[in-house]
Amino acid sequence: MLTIIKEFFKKNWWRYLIGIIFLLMIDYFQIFIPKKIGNIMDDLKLVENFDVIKTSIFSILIIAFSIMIGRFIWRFFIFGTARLFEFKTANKIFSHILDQSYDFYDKWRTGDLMTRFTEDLNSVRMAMGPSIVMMIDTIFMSTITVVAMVKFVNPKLTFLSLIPLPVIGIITLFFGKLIRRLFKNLQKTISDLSDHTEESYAGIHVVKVFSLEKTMQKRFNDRSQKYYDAQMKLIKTWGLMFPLIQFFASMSGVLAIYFGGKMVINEEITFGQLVMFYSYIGMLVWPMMAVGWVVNVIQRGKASYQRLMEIMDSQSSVPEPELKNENKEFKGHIKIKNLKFKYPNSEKYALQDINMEIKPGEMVAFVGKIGSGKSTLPKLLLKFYPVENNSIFIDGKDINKLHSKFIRDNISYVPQESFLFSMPIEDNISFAHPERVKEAPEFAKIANVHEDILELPEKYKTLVGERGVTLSGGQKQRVSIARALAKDASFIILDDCLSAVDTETEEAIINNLRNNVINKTMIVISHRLKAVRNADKIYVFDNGKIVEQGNHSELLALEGVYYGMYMKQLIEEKLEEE
Ligand SMILES: Nc1ncnc2c1ncn2[C@@H]1O[C@H](COP(=O)(O)OP(=O)(O)OP(=O)(O)O)[C@@H](O)[C@H]1O
Repeated sequence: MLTIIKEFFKKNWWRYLIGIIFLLMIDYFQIFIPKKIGNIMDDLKLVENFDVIKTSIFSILIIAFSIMIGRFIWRFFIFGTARLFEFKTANKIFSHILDQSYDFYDKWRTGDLMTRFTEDLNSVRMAMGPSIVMMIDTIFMSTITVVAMVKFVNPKLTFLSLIPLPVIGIITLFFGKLIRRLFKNLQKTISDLSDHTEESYAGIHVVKVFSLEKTMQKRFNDRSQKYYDAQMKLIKTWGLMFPLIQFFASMSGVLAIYFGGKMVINEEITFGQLVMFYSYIGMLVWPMMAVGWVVNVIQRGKASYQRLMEIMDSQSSVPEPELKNENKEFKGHIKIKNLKFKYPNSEKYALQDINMEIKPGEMVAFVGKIGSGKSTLPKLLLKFYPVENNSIFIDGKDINKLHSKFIRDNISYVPQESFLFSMPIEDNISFAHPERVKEAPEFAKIANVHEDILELPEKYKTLVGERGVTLSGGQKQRVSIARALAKDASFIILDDCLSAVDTETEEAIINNLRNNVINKTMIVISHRLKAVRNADKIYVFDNGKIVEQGNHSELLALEGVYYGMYMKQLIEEKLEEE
C-alpha cells in the first residue's frame, strides 16, 4: 500500500507542485490586503491624499481578482489529484481482491470490504487532498503572517499576542492519537453495520420464512447503536478539541487589543497599525483552528490507510508461476497422488489419501454423502486453494507449476450455487465470450433450457438476475450450464449443479453433454446415482477418502457403499411413484 502512495507521488508530484505553488502565491497575496487597509486608514487623516486611497483600492481589487483565479487553479490541481488517487487506488484494490485465492473470500465479509472500499478510501483521499492544502496553508500562512506582524507593526506586540500558540500545539498532540483510535473503532462499526444489512438483504427469503424480522431488526439496532456511540465519542472529542483551539486562538486577539491599545496610546504604533495587526491576528486564527481540522483528517486518513493496507497485504495463498503456458496445449490428463488437504481455516482434513487418474475424453463421477469432500477436489483442480507439491499433476506437470489462468481458461466449471448477473439471459450465457452471443440458443439447447427461455417475455433478451426476471432454481442451474458450455473448454466439471431439476432431466442433460461434447473430459458430481451410472468411472467418497471406485456394474457387484446407496435411491424412487 505504501508503494501505492509512493508510486502515485512519483508519477503525479508535478500536479501537487503546481497546486502548491499557486496556493502559496495566493497566501502571499493575501498578506497585502490588511497592509493596504491599514495604510488607507492612516491616509484617511490627510484628505488631499484621496487619489492615493483610490489607487490603493484599485490594487486591492487586482489582488482579490488574482486570488480568485489562483484559488481555482490550486483547487483543481490539489483536490483533483486527490480524486485521481482515489480513482486509481480503487481500481488497484479491486483488481487485488479479484486476484486473491478462495480463502480470502472465505475470510473477508462483503460489508467490511465495501466499507473499506468506500468510507476508508474517502478518508485517505481527504488526507491526500484537503488536508495537504490546509497543512501547507497553515504553515505558510502563519509564518508569513507572523513575519508581516513583526515587520509592518511591532515585534514585541507580536510576541505578546502569540503566547497562546504553544498551548494549541499541546492540545493538538493530545487529541490527535485519541481521534485515530476512535476513528478506527468507528470504521469497524460501519463495517459491521454494512455486513449485517448486506446479509439480511441477501438472505431475505430465510428471514421471511422464519419470521425473523424482529430478530434481524434487533441485531440491526444493536449494530446501529454501536455505530451511533462511536460517532458520538468522536463528536465529543472533536467537539471539545475544536472550541479549545478556538478559545486559545481568540485569546491572541484579546491580548493584541490589550497590549496594542496601550501602544497606540503611548504612540509606539499608529491606530492604522493596530487595525492592520488585528486583521493579521484574524488571519492567524484561521490557520490555528485549521490545525485541529488537519489533525483530525490526517489521523482519520492514517487509520483508514491501515485498514486498506490489511486488504493489500493479503497475498494469494496459491503459488503462481509466471504466466507462460498460454500456448501450451491443454489435454486435461489428471493424475492425483496421495493428495491430502485441509481448508486454510480448518484443522480437519477435507481430503486424504486421494489417488486417481482421469484420462482425456473420460467421464468420471464423484458420489458420496454430504460433506464427504466431492466438491473440494474440483476446487483444488482449479487452484482455488493451495495444495502440496507433487500431489496433483495436469498433463504431467505439477499443478503448482501451472498458472491458474491457464487451467481455468481450459476448464468449464459449473459450481453448486448458480449465480446470474443482472443482464440479459443471452449475455449471461456468453459471459466469458461476448462474441458468441448469437450462439447462445445452441448452448441453451444442450443444457435443456432453450424451451424455458422462449417462454420468457423477451426470450433471450430478458433481463435476469437481481434487477430482472426471477428464474426458478432449475432454470438458473441450466443457464449456468449453458454459460459453461459457451466457454468451449475441453474439460467440464459439473459440481452437483442439477440438484434443482428432476432425475430424468438431469440424466437427459448429462447424456446431451456426452453426445454433444464428444472427446471432452467430464467430472460430474451428483447425489443421484442413476444420473451418472453411465460414467466411465465412479469414485465413491466418504469422510474425505475414496472408499470405492469402478464403473456402475463393478460397483454394484462389490455390494458395498455404492450398492447400498443405489438400492436406497431405487426404493425411494419407487415409493415416490406409488
Ligand atoms: N471453505 C471452506 N472452509 C472450511 N471448510 C470447508 C470449506 N468448504 C467445505 N469445507 C468442509 O470440507 C468438507 C468437505 O466439503 P465438500 O464441500 O467438499 O463436501 P461435498 O461432498 O461436496 O458435500 P455436498 O454433497 O454437501 O456438496 C466438509 O466437512 C466441509 O464442512
